[in-house]
Amino acid sequence: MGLLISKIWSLFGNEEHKLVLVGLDNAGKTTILYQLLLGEAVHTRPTIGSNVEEIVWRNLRFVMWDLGGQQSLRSAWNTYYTNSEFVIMVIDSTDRQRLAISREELHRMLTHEELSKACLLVFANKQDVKGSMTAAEISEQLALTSIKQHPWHIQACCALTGEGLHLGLEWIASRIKKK
Ligand SMILES: Nc1nc2c(ncn2[C@@H]2O[C@H](COP(=O)(O)OP(=O)(O)OP(=O)(O)O)[C@@H](O)[C@H]2O)c(=O)[nH]1
Ligand SMILES: [Mg+2]
Repeated sequence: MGLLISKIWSLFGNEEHKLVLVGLDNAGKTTILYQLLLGEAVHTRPTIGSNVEEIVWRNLRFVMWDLGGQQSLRSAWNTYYTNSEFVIMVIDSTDRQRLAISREELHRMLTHEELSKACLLVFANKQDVKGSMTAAEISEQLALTSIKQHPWHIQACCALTGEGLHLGLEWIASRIKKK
């Protein structure tokens, strides 16, 4: 009965889904959050702590937490994991040098107990920059195929124009439907 009620509830779009946006500093997390919320690229400053916004898309309600990515802030990411259904890792596709750090952070966070049921979406951001890495290249460098415990998907995007962001949300919606 409880399950039925929660299904009906979700049909009316009243169910909230918690998402956390993570990734190294300068990846474009805050730009993505506000592009999704406002439909435009805002000027950002490095996030200290977090931003949180409610994003309604189709009949889904997302509570999106955008976390600061600077090295000193990453140890606090785990304080946001409780009840997170989705982890969105944002990669700066121009930042070849630091992709190994992203890989380490990603695989470490996925071992966290509170994320054991979370799905992973990787945004390969800044695709507008010439010479940026492709989603396939990033997927390989991040060793995404080695992730067996979490459904995952990688999506190329450009947060400045919003291109690709809704395709990422489509994947998230498809995972929610499967639940
Ligand atoms: N060319 C280009 N620049 C982008 C894109 N997305 C974000 N940026 C720029 O990248 C810089 C950092 O963006 P933020 O959104 O502040 O990055 P962040 O991941 O929130 O960084 P922290 O808050 O420090 O963790 C800004 O100058 C953005 O305008 C993109 O798709 N293409
Ligand atoms: Mg930020």
